[in-house]
Amino acid sequence: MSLMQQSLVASLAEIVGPDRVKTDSESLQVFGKDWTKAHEPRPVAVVLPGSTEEVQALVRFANEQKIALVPSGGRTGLSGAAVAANGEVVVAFDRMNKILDFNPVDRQVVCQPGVITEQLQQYAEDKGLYYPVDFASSGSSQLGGNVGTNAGGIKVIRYGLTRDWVMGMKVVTGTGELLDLNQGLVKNATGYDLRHLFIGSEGTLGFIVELTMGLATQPQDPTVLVLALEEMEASMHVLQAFQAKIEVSAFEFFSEKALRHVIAEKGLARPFETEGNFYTLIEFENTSEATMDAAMSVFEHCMEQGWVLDGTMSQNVTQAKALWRLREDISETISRFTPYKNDISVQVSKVPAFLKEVDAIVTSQYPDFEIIWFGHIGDGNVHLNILKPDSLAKEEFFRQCGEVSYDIFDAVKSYGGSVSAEHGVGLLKKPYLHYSRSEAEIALMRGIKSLFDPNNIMNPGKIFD
Ligand SMILES: O=C(O)CC[C@@H](O)C(=O)O
Ligand SMILES: [Zn+2]
Repeated sequence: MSLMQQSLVASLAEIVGPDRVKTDSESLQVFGKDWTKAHEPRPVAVVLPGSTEEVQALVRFANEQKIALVPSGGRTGLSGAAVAANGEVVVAFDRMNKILDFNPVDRQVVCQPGVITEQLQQYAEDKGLYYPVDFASSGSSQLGGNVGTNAGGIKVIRYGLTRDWVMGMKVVTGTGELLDLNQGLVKNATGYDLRHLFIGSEGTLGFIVELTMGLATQPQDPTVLVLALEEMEASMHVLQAFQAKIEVSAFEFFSEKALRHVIAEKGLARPFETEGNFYTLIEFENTSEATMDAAMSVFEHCMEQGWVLDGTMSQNVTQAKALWRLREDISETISRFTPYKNDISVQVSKVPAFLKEVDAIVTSQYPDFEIIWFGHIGDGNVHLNILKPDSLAKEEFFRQCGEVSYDIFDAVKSYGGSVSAEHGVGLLKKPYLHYSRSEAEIALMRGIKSLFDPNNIMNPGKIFD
């Protein structure tokens, strides 16, 4: 360790305590990255503050010394927003993981940012309520990170995004100032809602140090249908048919290729014998006999129309969970292929035409790569993963995929879509931000950042340079 590093570590230790500064190579590796595989982690140190005051002191110190700070939660991000690849100090919230307060009248829970998503879900359940934002990484993702990327997941069609559940927020800005935003209010018409600027800001404006999250009523008997389709486009007819008759709480899709990987890797059973090219997974609440009858008659209608080849419906919670795994386990299953990820969205009505166009681009441009489609098709959000062949070096694979991204994002732009629906921009989508945001918007975003973080110490180089 150089003398400069030694003095930095000593100063950090004065703020958070010597045991809470880590410089061993394993910690630097673990805390310096998220689930993206494109960047080599290279932080100078990792600190684990235990209080808001310590976070403020860290920010003040970083301003004095012009040191870059990278906020780190559960590190399950998929765009590199929590990657520290340039000698930054990682500020990890693992110790600030307490649920501080609950109010049954307001149906709100006050949480520290390091609370794990599943911890909040379980807490809500114990109180007879429900935290509805859910995704495969909920067992390790932290609320601070979820808010930083405005995480979406599998229930957005019914319950919205993380943004919709943030009722209040305390933040330490890039200058070390503590702001108490919206204080759990349902109605608050007092000018700009700064809370919403922090949601999705990927740690570029400051640190979230406390969150007040809203809770919902528990769902009744969530029931899952998995349907096989020949054509991806048919899923939109199916969506419309179901939404006309019942309220769906999830509408997901995945390809036969994705299903094969999951079944093989996780040792799961096929949902039924018939093979489709694509599958939709629909969830609804079985609130009454009438709802169940409606679901069955829509299913029959879809079969008659030829949109659906076959299907199955869960009869109990265990079956529902087993069907969910076919969709939820895809991302983890394909991670060993070093996938190149796209997380793109368009308005739901434009999905069929958009998918056709993008599918034509990738099948012609990636003749030798395996292409895996899945995602939250009911939200207009699809995940397009390109799998790396064993024989190709990672750098070359990412380079080739990066080239084709320009064509994919031209299509995204022409449909008025987004180059990142729910994973964020981070480092991975930074070169493509202008496909979804205008020069004027990006200039305003830069201006906002410089107000909150004039010395550019907060996660520099993420979202834009
Ligand atoms: O790995 C992906 O591309 C998507 C991960 C996640 O957003 C999902 O929907 O499973
Ligand atoms: Zn997703």
